[in-house]
Amino acid sequence: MLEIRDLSVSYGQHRALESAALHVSPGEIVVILGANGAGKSTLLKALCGISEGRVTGSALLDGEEILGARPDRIVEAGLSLVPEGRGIFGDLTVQENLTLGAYPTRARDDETGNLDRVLSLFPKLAERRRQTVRTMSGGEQQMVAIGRAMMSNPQVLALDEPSLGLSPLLCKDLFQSLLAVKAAGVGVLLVEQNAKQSLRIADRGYLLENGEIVNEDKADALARDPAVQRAYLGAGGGQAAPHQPEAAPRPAATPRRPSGPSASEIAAAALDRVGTASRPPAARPPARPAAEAAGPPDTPDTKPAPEGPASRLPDVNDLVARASAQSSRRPGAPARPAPPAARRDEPPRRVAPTGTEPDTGDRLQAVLDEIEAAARRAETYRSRDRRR
Ligand SMILES: Nc1ncnc2c1ncn2[C@@H]1O[C@H](COP(=O)(O)OP(=O)(O)OP(=O)(O)O)[C@@H](O)[C@H]1O
Repeated sequence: MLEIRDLSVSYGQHRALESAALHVSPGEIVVILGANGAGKSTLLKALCGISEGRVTGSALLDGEEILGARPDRIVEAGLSLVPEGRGIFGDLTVQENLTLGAYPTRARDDETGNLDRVLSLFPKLAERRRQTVRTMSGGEQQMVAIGRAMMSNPQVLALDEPSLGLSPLLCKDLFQSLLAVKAAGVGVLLVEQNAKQSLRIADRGYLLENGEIVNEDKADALARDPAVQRAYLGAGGGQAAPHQPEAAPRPAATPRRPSGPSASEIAAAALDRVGTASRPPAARPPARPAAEAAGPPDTPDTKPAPEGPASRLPDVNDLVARASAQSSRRPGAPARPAPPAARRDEPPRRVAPTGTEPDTGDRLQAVLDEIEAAARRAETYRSRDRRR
């Protein structure tokens, strides 16, 4: 059971979430509906330990306080997030992506059992186990993202706008797969703008407006509520396609950097951080080169794999190393050796999804060179202004 009480989040002076209270029981689908900027992602991020704002309140997962804990501790406690944009590794296969989800300690003891469970929950993934993820449709990729989160054996699965960018048909598949998750006894906390379909599968829902929960009810009651129909389901009583209601006027969000360090100080601090980030890790036994570790070329293979799911499980540490190598490779650039694989008993290292995070020293250095140049230009303008 997840019990959130008095959860507030501020970004500077801007209060994005105000004393939110909600709960999710095992095997229950709870949807949070709200317009753009209502605070839905803010709530999920705070819960999962990745908020950029100041977070106060309480979130108990089976009695354990998780608010303010590190994201990996929160996953260990049993809350797994499928982030907006999925965050999967396009160049890895379905099974490799799933295996990466078994990295948390709570899942390692039964990696094979979890994989069996996920593949039986999502038979489509079982058929596509060897397919490279980037060759799959958006809906299939979303299913991989959900499957991967399920590999950590969560008690509660949180999803941030999973239907974003999916066709109506794929949305239907996606929501069906959430029913499968529910049937497995997992609580689902779903942030959605697709009110029509999410209310169809949900047990209960909360309406979030301008950072405050303004209504809570059973999903069917919400779907019948005229105000909800007007705001979220179209004026025709739920027959029209869902639309985004206008957010009520709100105080302007505090600019992210209203004052503080100068541009050159920021650039210097950033360069300092890169020095740390790009420092090579302590010597470990060398991993196989990425090209060799990648195995056969990335050709889609939609045939069912002949062997059972339990056999030939890739090693999760190898995968983490390969995923890191992939995420730091420029598109089209030759494969480089993967960083050394972590040992099982080492704490998990951070892995960046493909194309989302430039974590190689040279790419960061190029960006930071630009920042430095911009800082120098800013200084020139400032001293010109001062002279005037
Ligand atoms: N890192 C941040 N710094 C400052 N303000 C932020 C930050 N993240 C979100 N906000 C502000 O907090 C408010 C809530 O944003 P949030 O992303 O939670 O909305 P949302 O309901 O998820 O919207 P959407 O459906 O468009 O994703 C917005 O006014 C947004 O501008």
